[in-house]
Amino acid sequence: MITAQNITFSYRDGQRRLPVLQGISIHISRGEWVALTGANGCGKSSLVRMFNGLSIPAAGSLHAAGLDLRSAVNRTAVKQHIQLVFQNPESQNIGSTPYEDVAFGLENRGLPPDEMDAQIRRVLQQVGLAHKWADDITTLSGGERQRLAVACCLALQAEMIIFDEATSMLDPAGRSRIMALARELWRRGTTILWVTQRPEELAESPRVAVMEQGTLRYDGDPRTLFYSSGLPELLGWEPPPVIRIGRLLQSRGWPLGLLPLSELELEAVL
Ligand SMILES: Nc1ncnc2c1ncn2[C@@H]1O[C@H](COP(=O)(O)OP(=O)(O)OP(=O)(O)O)[C@@H](O)[C@H]1O
Repeated sequence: MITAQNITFSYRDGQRRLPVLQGISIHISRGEWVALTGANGCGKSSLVRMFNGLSIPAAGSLHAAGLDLRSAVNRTAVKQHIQLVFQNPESQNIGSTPYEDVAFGLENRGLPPDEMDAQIRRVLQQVGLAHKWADDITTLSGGERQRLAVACCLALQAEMIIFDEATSMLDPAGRSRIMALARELWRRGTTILWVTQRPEELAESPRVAVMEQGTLRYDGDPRTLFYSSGLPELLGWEPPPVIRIGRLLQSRGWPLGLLPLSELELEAVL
């Protein structure tokens, strides 16, 4: 789905170049769930914006959904396949009602009006916003706006959705709801790139990529990350409680068949 090889990227400030990404290589296959993490300002958003054509690597090669993103035409085309849900819900809704917002993305698809109408209603239903279809968009809560952004991705039948800290401004209930929607889409085959700062979300992901100052520091499974990479200590993370207990048991020489990542796994080893 994504193949990035040795990509670099800088912002410009007048004559000054601000290097942000240095030699990042990553491959994400179709159908994967990958969590991407790293400290504020390490370059996560700069990287994922490239994946749906919003910016261009200064060097290296980048293919997404089979398209070479060095081409401007492909950077436009890739948005039909890969969608981004941003951190700030207010920055991504463009219609004045939820119905209009979803319709906007479908406008260039050339669908007959009744088919388009059915599709809009279906995706609003799917994210639990059918009853708010005609509401003034500014009256929606942050969580509802994020669900609306997911509805837009669903309408476009995106093959991959990148959630760029999409739940960081939501309350726990809103966060769970977006996570549940993302998991459901993943189960049905959508590739998910889940950008997060929350260690418990890393523990629940099959694969975790960790960035540090514009480089990819770790790319692998969460068990190795939390129990033997030494990175959480190095980066000053507070591991989730289950992992703290698992590490304590490990350090006391408990014979753990499985290093637990979840409450269920912890229960199984005790
Ligand atoms: N448009 C811009 N112009 C100049 N510098 C920028 C721009 N956008 C981001 N930066 C800088 O690039 C670096 C990487 O930013 P980026 O937003 O990619 O990091 P991030 O890991 O997503 O951070 P966060 O977790 O805070 O969202 C930061 O130092 C940031 O200040």
